[in-house]
Amino acid sequence: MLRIAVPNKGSLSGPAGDMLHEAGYRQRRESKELRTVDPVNEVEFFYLRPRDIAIYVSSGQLDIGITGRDLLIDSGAGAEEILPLGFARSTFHFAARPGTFAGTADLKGRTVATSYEGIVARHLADNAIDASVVHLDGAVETAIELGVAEIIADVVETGTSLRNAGLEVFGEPIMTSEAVVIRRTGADTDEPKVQQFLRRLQGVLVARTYVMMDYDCRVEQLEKAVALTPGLESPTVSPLHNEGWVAVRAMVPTKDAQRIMDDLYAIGARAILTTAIHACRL
Ligand SMILES: Nc1ncnc2c1ncn2[C@@H]1O[C@H](COP(=O)(O)OP(=O)(O)OP(=O)(O)O)[C@@H](O)[C@H]1O
Ligand SMILES: O=P(O)(O)OC[C@H]1O[C@H](OP(=O)(O)OP(=O)(O)O)[C@H](O)[C@@H]1O
Ligand SMILES: [Mg+2]
Repeated sequence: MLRIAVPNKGSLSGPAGDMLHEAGYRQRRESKELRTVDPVNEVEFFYLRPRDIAIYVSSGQLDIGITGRDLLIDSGAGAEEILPLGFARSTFHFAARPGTFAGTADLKGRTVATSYEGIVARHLADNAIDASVVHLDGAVETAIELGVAEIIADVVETGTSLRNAGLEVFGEPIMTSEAVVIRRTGADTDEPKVQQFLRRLQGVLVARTYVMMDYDCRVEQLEKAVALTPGLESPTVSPLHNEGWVAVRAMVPTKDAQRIMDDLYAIGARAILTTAIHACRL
């Protein structure tokens, strides 16, 4: 049975559960459940604190985990990213009162408050900067007003939390993060049950980012049309009953679908339809 660690709380928990559900796995019924077995798919899910997941996976007791890239790096645990999942996207930044600091070099001799001590300490060491780091569990934006630090280093998504605290990012972003699937460093990812799990999640990612597009076009326009809709491998082209016309079917990125429909219409394609993809194996 494959043993998988899933975040039990926070920003990662809901979207991770949704993705696993979409991939056909049984998920826990209530938020207090700490583990659940999916007997049909032969998988056991352990609901753990997001910060602890890399540690469990690196110990080898759990085969796979879902966590944030930033949490994985911060933990320093012996686990590696094997599939990015595209949700819980964020950027890790230094921030302070506007106009007080300009770049990483200004950190010298200062105090930085953060929940991600590992990332900050490594960044300071890489840049040979001597600064103190204070660990806080969360709500680090308040640390400056309350005099615990002059600088914070934190996850930024919309920037609302910083704005509300009267703070601004400065310097280059320290790292970008998103939810990722992790595995113990050096463990065999070719194992069939691991591969099957990854294929299921990849299927969800594709279904979320592509739509199926169908249209009819004149044979003379076919080359131009398939250049607009090359598909993942190659589009399906079928003859129509009306001579001189063909039907084309190809997957297109959802974000480009409206522009592609306009471009196809402009070269004479008609009956252009898009339909959602619910699941797939590429
Ligand atoms: N506002 C946000 N938008 C997107 N991702 C976020 C946000 N806040 C945290 N994350 C991401 O979520 C992960 C942290 O999850 P974690 O559950 O530890 O923190 P949290 O979502 O801030 O919850 P908590 O309330 O327990 O602090 C990290 O990978 C981080 O990059
Ligand atoms: O840029 P934003 O969209 O505002 O998102 C970033 C904020 O979200 C997270 O905080 P959370 O609400 O999880 O509280 P925490 O600081 O206690 O972790 C993170 O720590 C930032 O504070
Ligand atoms: Mg948080």
